[in-house]
Amino acid sequence: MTAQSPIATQPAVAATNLTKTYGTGPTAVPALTDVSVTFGAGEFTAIMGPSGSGKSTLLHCLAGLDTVTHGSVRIAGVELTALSDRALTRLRRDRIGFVFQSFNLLPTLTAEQNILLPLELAGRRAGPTAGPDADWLRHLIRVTGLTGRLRHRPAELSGGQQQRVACARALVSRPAVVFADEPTGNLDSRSGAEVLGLLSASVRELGQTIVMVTHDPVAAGYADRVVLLADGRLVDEIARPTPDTVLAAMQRLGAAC
Ligand SMILES: Nc1ncnc2c1ncn2[C@@H]1O[C@H](COP(=O)(O)OP(=O)(O)OP(=O)(O)O)[C@@H](O)[C@H]1O
Repeated sequence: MTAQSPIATQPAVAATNLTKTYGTGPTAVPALTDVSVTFGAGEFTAIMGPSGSGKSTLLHCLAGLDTVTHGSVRIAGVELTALSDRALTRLRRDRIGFVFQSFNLLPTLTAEQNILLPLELAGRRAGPTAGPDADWLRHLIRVTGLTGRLRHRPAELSGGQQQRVACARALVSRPAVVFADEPTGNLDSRSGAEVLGLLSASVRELGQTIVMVTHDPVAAGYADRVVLLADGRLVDEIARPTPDTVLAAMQRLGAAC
């Protein structure tokens, strides 16, 4: 199995002068102000900041789930703000993976069917024993530690296992980027560590690009880099973060961790 090339010719994700204001007139809420940031291919980045600082808004704007008021967002060189709704939907389906706090698995499908859903929706075929992507799928299932759980439905899996299924589903189409919004927010610390280990393995072993919102300095310690928001602005960056350096930076921002 070959991972994607670590040699990046362009960032996987780039936001330039991104501004997002909710509402208009006297009730307008400035959620993001003039944010410029890039996320390199094969890099694991955590977005942190106090409550209300704009983390989810930034993630949603980067992922094309919300419109921007001003500025530009590019995914693998494609300008999102110039796309029609249909083209944006296709780009989200083909180039972006999502992991949410609440797993969002389909309860009637098995783990394997949930994992394969993005390929089914895109009309592609894959399987553990046949098909052009069989090697990739086998590799992914091994990395996610889900061998032996593939025929189980979500209700028959632990929270950590369900989130690992959600991670495999996000990774299966080899997207340009996986956006994760508080992926460990509903997990105990052991299951959270398993999911974070999986996300960082997907970066090291599969060359995946990941952008993750988290409140947790321990979770951020798995990333290659942390970007910090305060009041809708990018205020700091930490390279090779540890839980201690992240906690200290959050305390400098006056955040309650
Ligand atoms: N749909 C909306 N309409 C109006 N204001 C909104 C909307 N969504 C978010 N906001 C406001 O935008 C700002 C940024 O919110 P956002 O949810 O992005 O912050 P956050 O850092 O993710 O917060 P938290 O850590 O509490 O989840 C806040 O002031 C919030 O109240």
